[in-house]
Amino acid sequence: MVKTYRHESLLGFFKGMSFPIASIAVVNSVLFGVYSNALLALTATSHQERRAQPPSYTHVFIAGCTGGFLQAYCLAPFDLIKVRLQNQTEPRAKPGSPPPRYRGPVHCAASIFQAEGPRGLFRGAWALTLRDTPTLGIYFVTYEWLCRQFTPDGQTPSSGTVLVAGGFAGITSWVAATPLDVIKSRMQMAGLKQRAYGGLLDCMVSSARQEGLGVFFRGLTINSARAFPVNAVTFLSYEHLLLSWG
Ligand SMILES: C[N+](C)(C)CCCC[C@H](N)C(=O)O
Repeated sequence: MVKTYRHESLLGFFKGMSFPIASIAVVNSVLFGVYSNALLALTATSHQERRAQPPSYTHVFIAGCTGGFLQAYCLAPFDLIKVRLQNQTEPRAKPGSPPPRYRGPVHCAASIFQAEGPRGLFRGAWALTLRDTPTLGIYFVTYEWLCRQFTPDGQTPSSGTVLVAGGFAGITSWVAATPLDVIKSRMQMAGLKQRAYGGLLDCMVSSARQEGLGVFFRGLTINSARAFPVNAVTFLSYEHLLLSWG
């Protein structure tokens, strides 16, 4: 934090923010929309009926994985741009210094498109899909399980329960997702650094050889601190919107 602040001032902490904000609405509607429709198809019960007839954890897991799989493709190009911009650590342009490689998200997308073609925008998408498919299954199972622990049978969970269950669901799924998250980000950066990995497995093996197994948990603490409030609010919004619009 101190280094980022010294080097890039407060603005350094907001690097690559506009694209995630634009994408988060789309990505979360795909995730939660697919999840709840998959659950509807699997259990033939609506969201409201599910309180009286709770779905099995297997169904929750399958629906979560389906949502995770489909949202990964919407997320891939946005996530790539975020990673590329966050890794650009030059200080704010001073007169006379060379301009940064990417001037912003749109310029970043256009440069990747020009240099690497349309497929370039999906660099690391496979790793992202592998990261998100099972871990979003875990996400919804953890949320459902925690809600059921603190809610009497047949009742709607309280806002407090939803916040806590959502927060822990976020942390649990990030714990499971971090090893592949590290690999995914490295593969997304590889196109830029001309550092070619022979694929996902090669990236895993060479990262572990060079930096030890700890590399697979890099960033987990800060990510968990972020995940708790973010996912608490995400689930609270989801539950409230379904109650008021369902
Ligand atoms: C599956 N994985 C752990 C990657 C994300 C799960 C939580 C998703 C949420 N939008 C967030 O950003 O925290």
